Amino acid sequence: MFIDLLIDAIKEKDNPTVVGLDPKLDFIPQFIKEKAFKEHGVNLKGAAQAIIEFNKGLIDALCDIVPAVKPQLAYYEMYGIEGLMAFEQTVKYAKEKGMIVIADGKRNDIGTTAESYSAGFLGKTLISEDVLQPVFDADALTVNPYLGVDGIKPFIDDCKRYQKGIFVLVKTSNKSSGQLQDILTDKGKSIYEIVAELVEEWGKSLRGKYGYSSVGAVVGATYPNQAKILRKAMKHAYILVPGYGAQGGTARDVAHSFDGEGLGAIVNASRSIMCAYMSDNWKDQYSVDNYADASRAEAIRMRDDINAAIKT
Ligand SMILES: O=C(O)c1cc(=O)[nH]c(=O)n1[C@@H]1O[C@H](COP(=O)(O)O)[C@@H](O)[C@H]1O
Repeated sequence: MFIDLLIDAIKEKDNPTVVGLDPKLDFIPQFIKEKAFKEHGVNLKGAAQAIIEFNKGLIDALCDIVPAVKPQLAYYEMYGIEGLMAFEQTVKYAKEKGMIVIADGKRNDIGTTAESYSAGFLGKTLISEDVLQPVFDADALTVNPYLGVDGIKPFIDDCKRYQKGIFVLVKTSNKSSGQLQDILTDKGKSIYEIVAELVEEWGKSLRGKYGYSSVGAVVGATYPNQAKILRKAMKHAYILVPGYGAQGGTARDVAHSFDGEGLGAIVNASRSIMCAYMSDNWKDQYSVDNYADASRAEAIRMRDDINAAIKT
């Protein structure tokens, strides 16, 4: 079951974090881009090759200490087919290195279209009566709840069939998330609280050995007060917490999403890890050639920072 594998990996590495692989070209060291452009041209293919090199360097440097990666689809789709091939190779490489892959696509649509999204990212695509083909084959996917249960059920069915997971957007980290998510309904609860109740219900049949479900939730680090409410409201949902680091979320903020045992949440950081080699914290210690070592140092700092906050 996905959630048990995720929790086992977090426990084994004593690290409740996930590294976001959102490889904007600006973040990629010049020497990687120059090599890729020389070999493949200054075009989409060259860009995608640079992304693959960059990601592989990060994965090699992180795979023994970080349990999971979260590639966000937008940063691959913007390079078209070549970018999607880079996404596919990134997923494959991370899995080969023993990491859990959470594809961040925030997908959803009407049921029949959600089935197709689910087949591509989590399940298998039907080619002929007896041929079912896995496609991107991530371990989990972020999904959007705003179409209701018929848009979520296809993902849940594939979670059951193929041991996968989903993280449902509940309270997002961005500035305007309250514009819709904080609206008070006539039940006296906000929309994010209603979504939290649905997440609990949707995840009932996918609970594993730790009591958590493979249907998880996304709650931004930038909303610690709401995180307190949501941790109580979704006792069985594992919480993916983006917004630590570059968006200003701190270890104290994310601590609210954890339970008393130090479980219940996994905290994402993308830019602060990928761009560690350019940051004030690390740029004097690591040259651009050692970008991956700087990312490793920042990943260790983040792990220790969060562990200190949740274990006190
Ligand atoms: O689903 C997400 O991962 C997500 C939800 C959310 O509420 N806020 C949020 O920032 N994210 C993603 O988390 C990552 C945050 O990146 P950094 O701000 O660079 O650490 C990006 O990939 C975002 O798309």
